[in-house]
Amino acid sequence: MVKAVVCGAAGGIGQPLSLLLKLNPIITELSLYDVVNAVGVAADLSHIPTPAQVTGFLPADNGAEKALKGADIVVIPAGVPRKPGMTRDDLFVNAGICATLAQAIANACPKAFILVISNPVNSTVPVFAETLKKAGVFDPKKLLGVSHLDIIRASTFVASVLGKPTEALHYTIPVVGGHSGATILPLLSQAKPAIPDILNDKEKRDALVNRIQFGGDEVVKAKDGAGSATLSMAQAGAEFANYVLEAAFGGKKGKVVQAYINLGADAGGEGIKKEIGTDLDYFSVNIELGPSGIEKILPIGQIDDVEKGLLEAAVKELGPSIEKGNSFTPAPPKL
Ligand SMILES: NC(=O)C1=CN([C@@H]2O[C@H](COP(=O)(O)OP(=O)(O)OC[C@H]3O[C@@H](n4cnc5c(N)ncnc54)[C@H](O)[C@@H]3O)[C@@H](O)[C@H]2O)C=CC1
Ligand SMILES: O=C([O-])CC(=O)C(=O)O
Repeated sequence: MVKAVVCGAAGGIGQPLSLLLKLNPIITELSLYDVVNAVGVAADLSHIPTPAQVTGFLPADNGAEKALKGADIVVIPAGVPRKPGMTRDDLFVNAGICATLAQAIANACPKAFILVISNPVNSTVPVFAETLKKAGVFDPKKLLGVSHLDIIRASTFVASVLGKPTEALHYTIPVVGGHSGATILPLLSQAKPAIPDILNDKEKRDALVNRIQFGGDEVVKAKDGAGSATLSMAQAGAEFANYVLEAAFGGKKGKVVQAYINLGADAGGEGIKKEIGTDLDYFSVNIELGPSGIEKILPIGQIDDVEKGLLEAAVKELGPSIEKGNSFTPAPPKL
């Protein structure tokens, strides 16, 4: 029996993500939580003949904790998206929602895998960690900031530049760092198969890096006030959740992905910090998934001079975002 919960399930990402999780045969129970319409979305999905039993919950009568009770995995796309002209940092208003949900998780399912989609991921993951630490239930191996959309974008964009089919992750390109602009560091020199035609063409390479770093802005602009990426994010979130589920409950070994994680001493991230030459406590890095979440944190490996420059820029921009999340204090509840 595997229980998954989506928090923010009635939103632009939440609905298609919930659909994709409903289609995942590993999941036997799917709870949908939102401040609006979660019951309706659940009723709709419940007519699809797959194993997951779907139930919707609203905030009344402690609905969040009821939804979360006994969850094995919680996926969180709750909170406002960007409009044109905004940076992800402008979405720090979502910190309060994240702290509230983290507290509910601490109360109802402290051992669940927590997949954070809500932006700004560079800050909301620290907000989750700090709230879970205060509640005494923080397990760095189970808290995963979802940067997987950057990975699927990198693969798709490389294939399209090279005129190759954009079939499922044909190009494997690790993307490390964070999840916004210059903090997104695609390691094109590590692409598999290798892409010498791009690496040896500065103009092509710069354009490609820029498109991967600002892929989110491309969608925000095209939607013109109607939000940001939802469908591609739902696909990325469901695929990433499936990797976690297969490693935890499907006996799948050795899956390596990137996710934005805590690198504190308890997480075993000291080696990476030395490799990057920084004391940042969060970074998106290569991880091997296993039954308890992050089985191993793997080295970033060899990068070229262009990537060394991008790494420096990423580290510089990430620091203040992490600090902002670390020092967030939720407003006291209204009496
Ligand atoms: N990590 C990533 O790569 C990406 C992250 N995002 C982020 O995901 C978030 C959601 O985006 P969309 O689905 O487009 O927004 P949306 O506005 O369509 O949906 C958000 C949902 O969250 C719900 N919500 C608000 N407060 C809540 C609470 N306290 N508890 C539970 N649910 C609550 C809303 O009712 C709404 O249904 C945004 O912050 C966006 O920036 C978006 C794309 C990619
Ligand atoms: O750009 C945004 O605001 C949403 C997002 O994180 C992405 O699409 O990568």
